Amino acid sequence: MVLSIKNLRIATRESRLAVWQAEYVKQRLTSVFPHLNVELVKMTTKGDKIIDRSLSKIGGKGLFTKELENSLLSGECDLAVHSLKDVPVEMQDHFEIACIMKRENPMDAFVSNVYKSLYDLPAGSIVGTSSLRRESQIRAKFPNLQVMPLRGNLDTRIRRLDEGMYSGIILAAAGLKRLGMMNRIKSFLSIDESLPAVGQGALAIEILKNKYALKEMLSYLHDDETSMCVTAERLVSESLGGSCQVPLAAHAWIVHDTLHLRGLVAKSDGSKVAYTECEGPPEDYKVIAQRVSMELKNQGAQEIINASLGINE
Ligand SMILES: NCc1[nH]cc(CCC(=O)O)c1CC(=O)O
Repeated sequence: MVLSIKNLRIATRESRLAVWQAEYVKQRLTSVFPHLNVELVKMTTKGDKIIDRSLSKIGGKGLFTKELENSLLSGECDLAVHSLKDVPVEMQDHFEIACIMKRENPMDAFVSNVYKSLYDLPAGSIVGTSSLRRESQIRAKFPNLQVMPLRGNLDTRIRRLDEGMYSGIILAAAGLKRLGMMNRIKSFLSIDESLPAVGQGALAIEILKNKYALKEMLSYLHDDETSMCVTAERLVSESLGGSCQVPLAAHAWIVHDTLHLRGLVAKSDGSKVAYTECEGPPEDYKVIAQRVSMELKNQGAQEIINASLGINE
């Protein structure tokens, strides 16, 4: 059945990172299925067009995914490659995530031309990030620093740093690694300093439902451990109504056959933090996610989220 598929069109955003990721999927697919003819179809999303506001202020779901999904619906493309972090936890009925690939480094990274880490920054220094999650965690740990908005794709953000507007900026290590810019990283933020975003570092391949042959083909690129971890993270987000408008973080990892899941909800000024960690056998990832969600709710996470949604309206 799989061999009956001869041509595939991959929907991707146009940014250098997105194209790298789509090319990577193409390369992985053609190494397993050498007869395949794979073509990239590049498109711009709403999230790429609006770069003068933070994602939390633009609002709406699927800012980086909707146009790609439309190309699946119209039949123009067969699969869409996304950073899982950009895929809303609640998906429309027509679509499914057919495959989650092995995760790249999930941490946040500190990038600066002068300083080694957030600890080295003099009081009042300006740190660039537009993510409420990063902002609230930095404010909680480093109340003397100023956090200022920084939007745009990876290259744009690095350029803004080089123009001298920020003492340092925070970016996902995975994106920098993929684009060969690891040398720009001065240090990694530990999960105590900045708990990563739900799904950070993982790639997801989205297709229309009921495409059995295509799904079977993509199963060769699927990574079970990553899938259990990121699914646990996404369940926490779903249970708390997470989105770009909410300073929520959840991160899971597996060591010695134990899945650890940590969740955090913070006020964007860093003042109040609900925070917990649970662990168990990896196959119990759903139960572990439920326990983390419950505990966060017990610590008042829902109130913090509702308040932050109110502020951003
Ligand atoms: N927010 C945009 C975005 N979406 C995915 C990544 C990085 C790659 C990944 O997490 O897989 C980034 C850049 C960043 O947050 O610095």
